[in-house]
Amino acid sequence: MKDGERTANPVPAPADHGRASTGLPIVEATGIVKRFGPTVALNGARITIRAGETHALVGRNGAGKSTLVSVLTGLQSPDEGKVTFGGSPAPRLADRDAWRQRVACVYQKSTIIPTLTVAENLFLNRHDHGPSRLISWTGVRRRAQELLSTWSVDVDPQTPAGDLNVEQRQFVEIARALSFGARFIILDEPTAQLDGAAINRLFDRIRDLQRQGVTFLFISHHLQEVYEICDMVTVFRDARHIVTAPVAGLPRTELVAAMTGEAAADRRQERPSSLDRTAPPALSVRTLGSDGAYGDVTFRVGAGEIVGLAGAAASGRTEVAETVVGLRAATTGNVEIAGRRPRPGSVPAALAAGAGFVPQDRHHQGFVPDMSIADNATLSVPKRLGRGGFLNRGRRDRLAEGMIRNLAIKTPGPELPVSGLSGGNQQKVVMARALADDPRLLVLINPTAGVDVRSKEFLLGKVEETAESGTGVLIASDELDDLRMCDRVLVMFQGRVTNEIARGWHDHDLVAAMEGMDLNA
Ligand SMILES: Nc1ncnc2c1ncn2[C@@H]1O[C@H](COP(=O)(O)OP(=O)(O)OP(=O)(O)O)[C@@H](O)[C@H]1O
Repeated sequence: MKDGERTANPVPAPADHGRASTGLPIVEATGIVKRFGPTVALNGARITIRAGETHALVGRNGAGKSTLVSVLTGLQSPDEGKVTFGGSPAPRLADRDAWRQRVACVYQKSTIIPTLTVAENLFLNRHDHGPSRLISWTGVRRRAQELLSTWSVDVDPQTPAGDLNVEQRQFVEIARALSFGARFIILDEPTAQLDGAAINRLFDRIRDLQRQGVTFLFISHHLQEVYEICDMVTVFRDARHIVTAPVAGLPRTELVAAMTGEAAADRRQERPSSLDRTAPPALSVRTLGSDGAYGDVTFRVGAGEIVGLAGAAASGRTEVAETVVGLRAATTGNVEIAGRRPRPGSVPAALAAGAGFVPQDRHHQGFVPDMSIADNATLSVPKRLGRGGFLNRGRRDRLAEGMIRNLAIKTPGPELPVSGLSGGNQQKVVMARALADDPRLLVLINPTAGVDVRSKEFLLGKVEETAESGTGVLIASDELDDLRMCDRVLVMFQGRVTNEIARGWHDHDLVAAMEGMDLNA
């Protein structure tokens, strides 16, 4: 240990007060202004979070939520305004230990080091030292075990952190935050990568911790989660505070209206099907199988039809969709796109056969962040840009400008790098690319993950339009809102298609089928 570094904190015991809010602000931010060059990310924004509550912060992409988190966690200082914890001014930015004792944020992207064990991650930089000033690994392990059991986290401290699943990783990060003394935890889209059962476990854990006196700020684009787990909600729009209200007293339509600034449109399941039975199918999948992932998968997507492929995280739905577009190869069976059999495992072959796709992880597979919108959106259509492999810039920009208009991408122009766009607009670029070559088959994997309520409506509306023009659509997702407009939904469970559900389903039926419950029992 370097001189001056702290030794390990004792594990603070959970407070023994009730679940209800004590009414005192655990954190308060007022008059917060934060500018990034010409962008005003927060414009006089405020939030008050009282001890014991689970407080939701919602708003469209770019509303200023992440910027507020960085101000509340001391990663950035506001240009104006003030943050207090329990009535006292926030620590200096450099005093990281003081911040850690007040607040922690569990991000979507892990902050733990995969090559170290859980114990090492928990007590990194604050090891026990014996008289010889050597690290006492037994001590570290013991303290880690103590900490994990204090907060009922069922993980072996000796496990390499890289082996943890998302759910375990989040629990470990929460325990680490608590071990520094923080009783206020920010969860930034914690359910984004979890399936239904894991979300329920996370919510149970949040409720337990609430009872033990922990206060949460919960950021999510899933409004049903806000209604399920939160007592208070604050809405930000265009860098400003719009409303703070008890969740129970705020109808969903009013919440959406506060987020969007307009009355909410209802997405219904009543769209007439645009399936064209006279045209050849857009996709035929026959006895597709891949060791360990899925097996015996057979289905068709007709021209103009929208078919959902639903299922929990390990159901195989994503893998099947990825096989269709050539991101992986099956071990048995075959895939036919618009009557052609592309070479298995080849994305270019699938695209050439007439597929367009929106991949699961837009950050890794969807776009090249530092490349311009124009280059990203036209990446899959070089043949339309110029002859002999030469890119015609004028044509590229015209094509890209058409896409920017068509998908209402908010940007100053096609030259902006995609990394400069908000989540919803980044996803529109990915969609623009998927549609660039007028595909016969459009495959979408979790197309609205991390996308705000209005961009979601817009993207799903585009999918409907695309189907109406005769394109077959396959949507692999566990988001009910993505699946509502499907003509039918195939449900996968443990690698097999177990149900086919026609349009007009009730949420609980689809959820039950995804959890593997027999609907006919
Ligand atoms: N480091 C930065 N540099 C420049 N602009 C930024 C920076 N961070 C945020 N912004 C801009 O500030 C505004 C608010 O962004 P912020 O990330 O806080 O929104 P958000 O509500 O968290 O959105 P999302 O739901 O997409 O995560 C956006 O216009 C964003 O582009």
